[in-house]
Order: sequence, then structure tokens, then C-alpha cells
Amino acid sequence: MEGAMDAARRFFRLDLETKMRVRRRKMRDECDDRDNDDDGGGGKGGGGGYQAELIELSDKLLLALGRSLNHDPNGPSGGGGAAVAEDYFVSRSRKPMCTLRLLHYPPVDDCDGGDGGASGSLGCGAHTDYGLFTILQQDSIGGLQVRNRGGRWIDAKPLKGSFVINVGDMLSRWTNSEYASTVHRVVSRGGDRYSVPFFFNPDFDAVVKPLRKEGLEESERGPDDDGDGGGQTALEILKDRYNGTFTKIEMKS
Ligand SMILES: O=C(O)CCC(=O)C(=O)O
Ligand SMILES: [Fe+2]
Repeated sequence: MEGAMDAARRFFRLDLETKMRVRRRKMRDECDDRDNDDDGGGGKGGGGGYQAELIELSDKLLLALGRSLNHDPNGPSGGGGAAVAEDYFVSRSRKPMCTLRLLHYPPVDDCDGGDGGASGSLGCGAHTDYGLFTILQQDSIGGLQVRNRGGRWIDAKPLKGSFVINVGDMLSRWTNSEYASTVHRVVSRGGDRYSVPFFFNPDFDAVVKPLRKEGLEESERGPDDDGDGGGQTALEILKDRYNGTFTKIEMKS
């Protein structure tokens, strides 16, 4: 964990020209670091090795997700439909699309817009992430807040050696909101802040459609046969979201 954060600090100290030379991966590129122990492009311990560990952790989360939806959906806590196979998400995330991002929030002089940090001092506005889930490492500065169901902003205080896991819109859509997207933001606390989010998405051709609603027998389907002839693939969903974001930015400028 420390290695990735150090890599972020080192990267942002580089001059602009060097930073601009770093190419972004294409959206459809798969994370191929499952067995990769080298340090990738991010410096010692900062890139590939860290990402390989995050993919391992993601596999555990995917299994836990499948297990959590494996109970009878027609029971007291279910929403109808069929139980989800334990390996439902694992089997659709064998060549996942993921992005490891290094973020730097420079200090903001005016830390408080007079409203306790609700405006004028945001490091990152309120949003939900697009993908399945995000594994986020933050430094000790703080400022990350999560909105609870009552609409209150709760500080996600940095805890050494821990991650924050945010549910993304794709997981929310896939689970028919049993897992609701995490609305979050970053309020500037006035100092340099670094964070390392890892955005995890399933295979590009995984079909994403609300589960446990249609009464489809999960056990009767193979991993690539969602049996509905519809739904959107993970790649299509991500492309739509990215296109929507860039259209909005163009219209504003
Ligand atoms: O920097 C953080 O703690 C959060 C970053 C974030 O929410 C994002 O990049 O989507
Ligand atoms: Fe986010």
C-alpha cells in the first residue's frame, strides 16, 4: 500500500512534460497483472505488483458479492427472482477492465467556503463511480466523505492500512440497487492530498442487467448466456458514461 502512495507522490513531483508523456490505457484493455510481481510503470512497488494484489482482493470481493446474493430472493430480505450463483461475478470478471489512478489534490487556500465545506472548497464534487466497485487508498490528510441514506455527509476517516470500497453504478444496476452506488466527495482540508483509486470492472462483454427481478434460473445458464437477449455489455455501459461526461464538459466550456 505504502509503495503505491509513494509512487503517487513521486509521480506528481515530476515536471509537466514528463507527466504528459505517460500514456493512458485504452478502456477495453484488460488488467493482465494477476501473476505480475514486478513494479510496472509506477516505480518500486507502485504499479503492477500493487495492481496484481488489488485484483486478488477484487476476486475475494466478487465472491463475497455472489455469496451475499446467493440466498433465496423470495425470502424476507429478497426482492424476487432467482438466487445468484456464488461465482456469478467471479466468472464474469476473468479478464477485468480496471484502472489504477494516482490523484493529487493541491492545497486550497480557502479551505472553508463558510458553509462547513459544502461548497467552494471541494477537492472533488459529489459523484458516484461508473464501474462495479472502487478500491480506494487515501493518505492521512482526510477529506473523503460518503453520503448516507439520510442524505448526511459522513467523514470516511483515513485508517492506516485500510481501503475504502465504493459501490459503483454498474454494481447498483446489476443488483437492482441491493447494492446502492456510494455517493462520495472530497472536501479539501487545506494540505496536499494524495489518493490511489482502483476502478474495477468486469469483462468487457459481461452482460449487465438487473438480477433477481426477472425470475431467471441462474443455475440453467452458462457464464456467457444471460438468456435475455438484451442488456448492455460492461464496455457499452462504460463508453456511454464516458461519452456523456465529455459531452457535458464540451457544452459547459
Ligand atoms: O480521492 C479520493 O479520495 C476519491 C477519488 C474519487 O472519488 C474518484 O476518483 O472517483
Ligand atoms: Fe469517486
